[in-house]
Amino acid sequence: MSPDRILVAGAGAIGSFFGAQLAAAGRNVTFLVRPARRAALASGLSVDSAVASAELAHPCTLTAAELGSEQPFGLVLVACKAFDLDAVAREIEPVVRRGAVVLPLLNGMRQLDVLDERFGADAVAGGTCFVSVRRDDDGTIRHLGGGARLTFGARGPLRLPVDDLEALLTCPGFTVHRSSEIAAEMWAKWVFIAAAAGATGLVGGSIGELVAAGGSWIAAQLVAESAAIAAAHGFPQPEEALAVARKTVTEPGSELVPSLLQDLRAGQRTEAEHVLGDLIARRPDPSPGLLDAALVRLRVHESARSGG
Ligand SMILES: NC(=O)C1=CN([C@@H]2O[C@H](COP(=O)(O)OP(=O)(O)OC[C@H]3O[C@@H](n4cnc5c(N)ncnc54)[C@H](OP(=O)(O)O)[C@@H]3O)[C@@H](O)[C@H]2O)C=CC1
Ligand SMILES: CC(C)(CO)C(=O)C(=O)O
Repeated sequence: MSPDRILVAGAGAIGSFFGAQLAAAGRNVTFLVRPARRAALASGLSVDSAVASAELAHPCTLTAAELGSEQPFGLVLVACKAFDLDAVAREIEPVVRRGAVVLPLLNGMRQLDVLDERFGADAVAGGTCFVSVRRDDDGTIRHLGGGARLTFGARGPLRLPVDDLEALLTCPGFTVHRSSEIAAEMWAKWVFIAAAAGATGLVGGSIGELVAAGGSWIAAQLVAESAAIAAAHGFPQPEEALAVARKTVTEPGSELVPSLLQDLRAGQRTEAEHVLGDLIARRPDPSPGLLDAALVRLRVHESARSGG
């Protein structure tokens, strides 16, 4: 294995942002792409950020068909949407079979089940990220503000030493946090994103628009519903963390547009089932609440997209 080679599976907003930061810092980064993305990246990859702009003139890309004959990788950063995860997991299988560790950056938790089942838990690290990015129509990766943080950790025995993983990921473009409680970190992010994406998806506006229209209570109630599910799974949210989540999703004037709302506004498929549906499915109490209302709203969108 070459522990210093990184494969970034998915060159969308998140994969491009983190991949470009790592490449700009001198890491050996390759993007796993489909043919249309490869063609678009042939003219370069540009990250526009107030704090971490990056330009790659010639990003290295591979398609799935080319992966099998490649030199080994040490790490695969998985940065696709949840509904593409099965396909991506199939594509990276040759790389993982040759020794790479997989670090998924998706929101939610189900990605761990999918990847553990295919590769074994010792091949899969836990991970989550806080950064607001989108890919513009011209391919530019736009950092929409705030910082950029990647949190990772081993959930048990991991085939690559966590020190090596930390060394590989540490670079100037974002903060890396190595956590010994990665499952708790992932649940905390899930609580936050379910509330932020659920509230903004339900009303179709940014956090600032929701608050201005009198909807703070919706976001606050979604934090409470999501936190109750996390607690039922052994991850009670500390009061300070809940206060931060509530403040963020009820901030007057906030321009926060969660990626799920970006997709909704663009008429794209959303991660509703992964971010909200899977959370609801884990709720011990079957009584519906605002999480369910948000999911229904998003299912109507999905149904309209696919022609009813
Ligand atoms: N955007 C954000 O600010 C944040 C997003 N997240 C989470 O990160 C994850 C990724 O989101 P985001 O980056 O926004 O999503 P994007 O839609 O921007 O990017 C997903 C990428 O995955 C690629 N992809 C899908 N299937 C394959 C495949 N089989 N082979 C190769 N590439 C593939 C897509 O390729 P193609 O270009 O060909 O369509 C696309 O470029 C989600 O779970 C999201 O919730 C977390 C924090 C913040
Ligand atoms: C809210 C945010 C930007 C935090 O990282 C996020 O996770 C998303 O938009 O999906």
